Amino acid sequence: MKVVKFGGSSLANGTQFKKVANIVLADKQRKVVVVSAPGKRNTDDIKTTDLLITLANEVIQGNNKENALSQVVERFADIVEELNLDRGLLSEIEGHLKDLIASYKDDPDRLLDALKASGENQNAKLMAAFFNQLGEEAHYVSPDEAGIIVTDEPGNARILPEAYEELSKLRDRSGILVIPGFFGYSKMGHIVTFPRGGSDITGSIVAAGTEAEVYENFTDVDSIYSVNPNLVEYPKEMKEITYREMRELAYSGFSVFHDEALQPVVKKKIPVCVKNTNHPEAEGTRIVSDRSHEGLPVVGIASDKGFLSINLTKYLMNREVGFGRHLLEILEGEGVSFEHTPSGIDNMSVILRDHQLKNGKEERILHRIRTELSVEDVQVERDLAMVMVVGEGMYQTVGVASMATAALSEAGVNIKMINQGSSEVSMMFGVDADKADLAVHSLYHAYFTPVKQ
Ligand SMILES: Nc1ncnc2c1ncn2[C@@H]1O[C@H](COP(=O)(O)OP(=O)(O)O)[C@@H](O)[C@H]1O
Ligand SMILES: N[C@@H](CC(=O)OP(=O)(O)O)C(=O)O
Repeated sequence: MKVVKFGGSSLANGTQFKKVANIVLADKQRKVVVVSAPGKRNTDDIKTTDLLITLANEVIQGNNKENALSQVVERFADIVEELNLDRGLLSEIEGHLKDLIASYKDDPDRLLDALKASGENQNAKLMAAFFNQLGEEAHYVSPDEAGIIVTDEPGNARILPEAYEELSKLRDRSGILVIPGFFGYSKMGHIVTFPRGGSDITGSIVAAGTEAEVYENFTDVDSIYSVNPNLVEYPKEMKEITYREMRELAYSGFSVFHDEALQPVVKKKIPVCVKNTNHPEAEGTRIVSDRSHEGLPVVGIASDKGFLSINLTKYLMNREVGFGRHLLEILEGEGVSFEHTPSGIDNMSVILRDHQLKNGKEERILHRIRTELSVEDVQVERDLAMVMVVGEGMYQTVGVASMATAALSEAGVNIKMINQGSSEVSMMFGVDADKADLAVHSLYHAYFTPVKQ
């Protein structure tokens, strides 16, 4: 049995729905289908999830919501009309959105989550209806019915361990099961969404719960490439990578697969296959627990912006027991997580995602660092990017790091920090954000010879 997830680009309009149906029906093993909300139909289009966020904000701010509401309904109408589905489905969608607004209008967090989730929820109903129209037995299964029980953190749900037992029962059901991605239900019965891009997470949870033979993740590219295809022409395709490599690359900017979507499948060693809805014959990329390390030591180069570094200096810091703990406790007190902590004998840096330091948090953290840690100096370095060189084979190969530093220096990219060694599969370089693309280019060309396809 296979679990198949289709991303927003695969379900952007009726034509895409037909491709999805063909793919599912071409293989009887494709039993559980997880869907995203309709994505962009062209580069200037807006994803349905973003239209729903606008709708929620209009309601929260007390503005007229009619335009935002009709834009959402319009996206579904486009699909219903092209597929000639029952138009009654559209009134149901509009009624459902209005009910959510009425129920949650005084609770902004819940309203936002419930509206965001409705993009996937309604799309799953349309997908099931389309299979039925084609004469196939298919059922819409809500995350509630499937057993996707999650923590109660709006926009940041995490699966609860007890969900998996309930999910295993899906195997015994007849027909194709269409489950909306991106959200679950808390124990209190609230709709709670995963982070953005979270339908990948639903697919992985369902694959793990049903012990699927494979989790197929259909998107709009033939494979995962060694570098973001929007940055480099003719990037190298990856045929097979490990969970660990993918986790590092997804975390560092390979948006093709959500970094949090690996954990459920890793435990059960279920392979993930990333494939193209628009070109299903292409082999795709397999993400697996082990692979042969023959060939290039580096498999991919990724980068992500939006970081800052808090740099502290204090003479004899290395002798001060509990210094690091105290620093991290200050961050914890403000609910701030950290990404890396490069350190020396008299200095320590903490690298954070900068969006976390809003609403006075930065000032409070710096104040506490100055007063409670008695540091000689504390500086905030902004607009940083983390560039990641990833590959399981790197640590058995001499000269991988020197190739990177030589390439960056030749390109004129100043390395602000290096973190090598704490992970066995990656090497991290901190650079100015405006040099990130240049850094990725130079590293890619150092490790790979671009092939014109
Ligand atoms: N290394 C990479 N390999 C392939 N695609 C990548 C990579 N890095 C970023 N991407 C982007 O990820 C996109 C697919 O992810 P996403 O837009 O979330 O798809 P979906 O709509 O299927 O969820 C690709 O179109 C591509 O632009
Ligand atoms: N629709 C949600 C969840 C998702 O995973 O979407 P996509 O499969 O289009 O990345 C979002 O935009 O965040």
